[in-house]
Amino acid sequence: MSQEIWSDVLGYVRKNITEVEYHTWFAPVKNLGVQDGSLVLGVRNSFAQEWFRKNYLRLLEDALRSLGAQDPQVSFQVLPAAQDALLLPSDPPPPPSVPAPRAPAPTFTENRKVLNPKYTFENFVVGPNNNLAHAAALAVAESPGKAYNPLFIYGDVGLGKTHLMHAVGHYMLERFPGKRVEYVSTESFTNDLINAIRDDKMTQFRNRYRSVDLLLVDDIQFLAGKERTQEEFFHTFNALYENHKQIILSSDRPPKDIQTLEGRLRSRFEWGLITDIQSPEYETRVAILKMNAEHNRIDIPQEVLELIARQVTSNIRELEGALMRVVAFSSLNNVPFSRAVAAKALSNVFAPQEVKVEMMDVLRQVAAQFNMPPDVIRGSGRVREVVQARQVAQYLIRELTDHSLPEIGQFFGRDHSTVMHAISKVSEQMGKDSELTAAVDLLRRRMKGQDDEDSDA
Ligand SMILES: Nc1ncnc2c1ncn2[C@@H]1O[C@H](COP(=O)(O)OP(=O)(O)OP(=O)(O)O)[C@@H](O)[C@H]1O
Repeated sequence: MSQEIWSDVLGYVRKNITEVEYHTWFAPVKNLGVQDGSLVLGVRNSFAQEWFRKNYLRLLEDALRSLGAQDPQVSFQVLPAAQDALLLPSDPPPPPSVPAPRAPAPTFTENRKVLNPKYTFENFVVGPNNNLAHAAALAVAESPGKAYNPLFIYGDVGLGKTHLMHAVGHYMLERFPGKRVEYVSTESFTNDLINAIRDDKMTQFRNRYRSVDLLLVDDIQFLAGKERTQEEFFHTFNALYENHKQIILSSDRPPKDIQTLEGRLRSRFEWGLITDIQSPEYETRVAILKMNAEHNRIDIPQEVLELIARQVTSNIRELEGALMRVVAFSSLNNVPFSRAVAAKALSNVFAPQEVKVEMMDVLRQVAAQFNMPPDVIRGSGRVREVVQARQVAQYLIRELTDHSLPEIGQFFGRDHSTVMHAISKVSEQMGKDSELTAAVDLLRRRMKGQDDEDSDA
């Protein structure tokens, strides 16, 4: 996840400096992760370290602030291999305006590179919103060119159309590594066509698109109004179709709603199966977040995922972005995950949510503060530290939630009189024991989402 923080920081930085500066200074920097709330960056030599401190510290802090860091911290480390006497960053800046050489058409072995490795069937959470599209994609993957051709998937932005298309590509390449899979956005198809016409390379263009086993075309609605591209795509389509090659198209709307699409193309798009993806339901959103967290090895409590899933309802890309924001916020401010922290991290982007504190929240926060597992606190251990943590948890639950004494007792597997005793014990110790008082105060602020700067008490 720290890699995601770093790429967001780089994105911010890049918008605020020149390309030459960026390539000179930022491209060689190594992200060393977030430690105790501080973003640690590896630089090549002490000169670079000084230069960063003098010239870019502010910018980096602003970048972290934009990700939710309240008190952004950046530190630099000179990377061991570079502790030579170099006084200047060793990568010369690239000439600013030399156009990149045009990539040659992908070869068989390059097939997989154009597919996003994350977009597989295994990583696709199936819910009522997408099960038909998923089943159709799977059927096509199993019998390409036979089940449904073309497969036309439509739905709003960020709902998984591209993911499903790539999943078919991965599936096919896994089973038949020699097959040719081509994934292209309608925009790139159009640009390729324009370049081919300009460079007099129509034969190569046609060979490239007409010799594939699986053609995936994203955002086909952009064919609207482009007559020459429609004409060329029509012939590509026919060539593939006649040879029983599979075609999958995605769009933000069904073929009948794509304006100025030639009738002969529209009818071809309707030959196979048209299926849609809707916005995911709450349970599917939670499952997607859970899978994402697991993939990134982030241990984040279920109730925090639930809060994020309630907040972002319609677009999965935004849902993933929200998770990332919460993770960045908590690591950059060095505070453990909680619903209050998540609500705060998201409050700049989404309408603020009233967060009702729940028993589990309190237990987890107390566990983090006292450095012991939640189950130990709820267990039957009689060690002094454990008993104290248990009493603090019961005290704070009583204060911060509407639960009754018997309910709290039940949560801890005890009766209400034990909870009463715990509450009076903590009240009595507060004021006498300054360490305990500070811990309870900090926990209380954290749970109410008021814990900003003072997080290391
Ligand atoms: N069912 C799902 N399970 C897991 N992740 C999903 C699911 N659906 C979408 N995603 C994730 O959501 C993000 C957006 O998905 P994708 O790019 O496929 O959307 P799209 O519908 O093609 O959007 P656009 O119209 O903007 O191209 C991706 O990171 C994708 O992995």
